[in-house]
Amino acid sequence: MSVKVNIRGQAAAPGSLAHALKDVKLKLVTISGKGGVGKSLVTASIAVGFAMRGYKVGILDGDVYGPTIPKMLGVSDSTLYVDQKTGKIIPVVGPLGIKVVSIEFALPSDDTAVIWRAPLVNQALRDFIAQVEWGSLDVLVVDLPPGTGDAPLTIAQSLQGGLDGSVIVTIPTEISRRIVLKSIDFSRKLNIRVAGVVENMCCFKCPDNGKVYYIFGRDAGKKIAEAAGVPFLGGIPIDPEFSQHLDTGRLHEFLAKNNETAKAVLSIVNALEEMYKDKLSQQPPPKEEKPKRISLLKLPGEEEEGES
Ligand SMILES: Nc1ncnc2c1ncn2[C@@H]1O[C@H](COP(=O)(O)OP(=O)(O)OP(=O)(O)O)[C@@H](O)[C@H]1O
Repeated sequence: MSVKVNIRGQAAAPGSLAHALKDVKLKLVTISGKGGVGKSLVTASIAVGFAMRGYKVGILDGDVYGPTIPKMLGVSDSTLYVDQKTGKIIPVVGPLGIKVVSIEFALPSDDTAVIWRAPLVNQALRDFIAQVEWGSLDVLVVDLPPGTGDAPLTIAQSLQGGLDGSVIVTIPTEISRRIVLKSIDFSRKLNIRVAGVVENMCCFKCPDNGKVYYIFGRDAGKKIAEAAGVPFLGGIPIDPEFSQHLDTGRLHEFLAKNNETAKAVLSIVNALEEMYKDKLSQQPPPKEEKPKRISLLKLPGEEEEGES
């Protein structure tokens, strides 16, 4: 039997994190030096953008302290199931067939805070990645917790050698400059290729007069990317309609609209598709069997379901 080998030359042993992702062609991670800049929005948008092009896509919401991706995709009431045969976690299937795994699915309510010390978070993240049955995917987008501290480091290190690129999300303020450089440095130290910088909230087009305002400053993200020698993937305007769609779990409906914000988002996906076209065109592995499933929140025997 052949064993997959990762970039560093080590065999991807069964049960290891690298092994869990062996049938995923392109693994991207989104990073932001600080919270609230739109990292989850960019993660979910990249996933939806690839799915709109017909790719098989998964999202790992690794932002354990603030999981928002299920809400953006309208699947926050879903439950994770475990395959009875393999004991593996089966991802929730969201719009456009996107497979989603998030800590939010394991929390009793929307308002429950995750108050875990670092070692528990680290272990939970490792388990999530290693125990999920992703099956064969074209693209997996991993949303890291904000910052460059312990939790993002754990995921990134766990997947070291397996990640194909990092998308660094920022807003165009001068203050963000050092933070973006830190994120680039973080990515490089972990041997993750920097796919590029996304400048969220780049501008605002006034609906009354059509004038574009650069609220936080102009082109800061682009200049930082140029100075650091990494690609600039594009800017996303502040758009209240975008925000409303995110809040109501209709990101995929928003990106299907042919408006300027949707086009700006999808041009970022275009850039990534072009950058990784060789990986994306690799032959898929043979089709997998559909698993028999049981709720992750129930004990074995309490609830059983047939094939979904
Ligand atoms: N370009 C935009 N237009 C409209 N609303 C936006 C835009 N970018 C972000 N938002 C809104 O800002 C909020 C924060 O976005 P998001 O959750 O993606 O940030 P984040 O960087 O992932 O935060 P954290 O890292 O702290 O979890 C969301 O409610 C989102 O709707």
